[in-house]
Amino acid sequence: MIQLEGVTVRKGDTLILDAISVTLTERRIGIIGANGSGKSTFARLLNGLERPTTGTVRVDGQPTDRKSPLGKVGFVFQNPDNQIVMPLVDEDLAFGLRKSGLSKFEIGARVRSHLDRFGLTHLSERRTHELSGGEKQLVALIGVLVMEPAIIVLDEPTTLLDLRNRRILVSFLDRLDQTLIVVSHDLELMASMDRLIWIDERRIRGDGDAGDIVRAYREAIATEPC
Ligand SMILES: Nc1ncnc2c1ncn2[C@@H]1O[C@H](COP(=O)(O)OP(=O)(O)OP(=O)(O)O)[C@@H](O)[C@H]1O
Repeated sequence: MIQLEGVTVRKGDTLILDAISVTLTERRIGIIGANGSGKSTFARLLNGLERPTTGTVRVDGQPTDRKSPLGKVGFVFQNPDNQIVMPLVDEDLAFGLRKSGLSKFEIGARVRSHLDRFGLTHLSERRTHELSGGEKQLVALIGVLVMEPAIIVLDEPTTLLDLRNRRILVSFLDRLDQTLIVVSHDLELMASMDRLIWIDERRIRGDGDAGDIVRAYREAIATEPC
């Protein structure tokens, strides 16, 4: 469970999130909203990448200003190039586990089992810089999965993908057991979530059934002056 209480984020004189209080317990939660509304900042609060200026963020009861909850929450960046650091796919997937206490053999086995599970074994010896955008996005996601976090936050996971790779990624997400928190402008994906939160101008404007929130969001955009 993730709880935000009275969370405000301010950078200098700019207020980025204003008095956000919300408890997240559903398995698949979407976050929508206009460009610059504060979605990525909200997502980054959930694993401690961003600290609240005021208020608290707790993961399973523990504030994210302590070290331990961070391992519980994996974060998949919008741009996989920000996440992929090693020249070969299998080396990259092993990279995050090097301080896990697992042996080299155990790390290799874990990486292979995650690649097998998602039918991506053929990528294991590929050079990461030669992968397509979609392949990179999947490798970045597997790089988080091998760490076995209980919660995964994905920031715009389908933005760089063509329709086929989008379908692959969505079916990939469907097969995950973890709690997922997905920031996206992809309203079809968002409508399939268990709960949807709409962030507008730094505050939560809508929160509830995904279909209802997508409809309200579409209506608001259709009637706003350009
Ligand atoms: N370090 C910073 N200093 C000043 N303003 C910032 C800083 N970081 C973010 N912002 C501003 O805060 C606002 C919210 O940013 P955020 O990235 O959370 O938006 P977003 O909803 O994810 O947008 P998008 O859909 O475009 O990715 C934006 O106006 C952004 O310019």
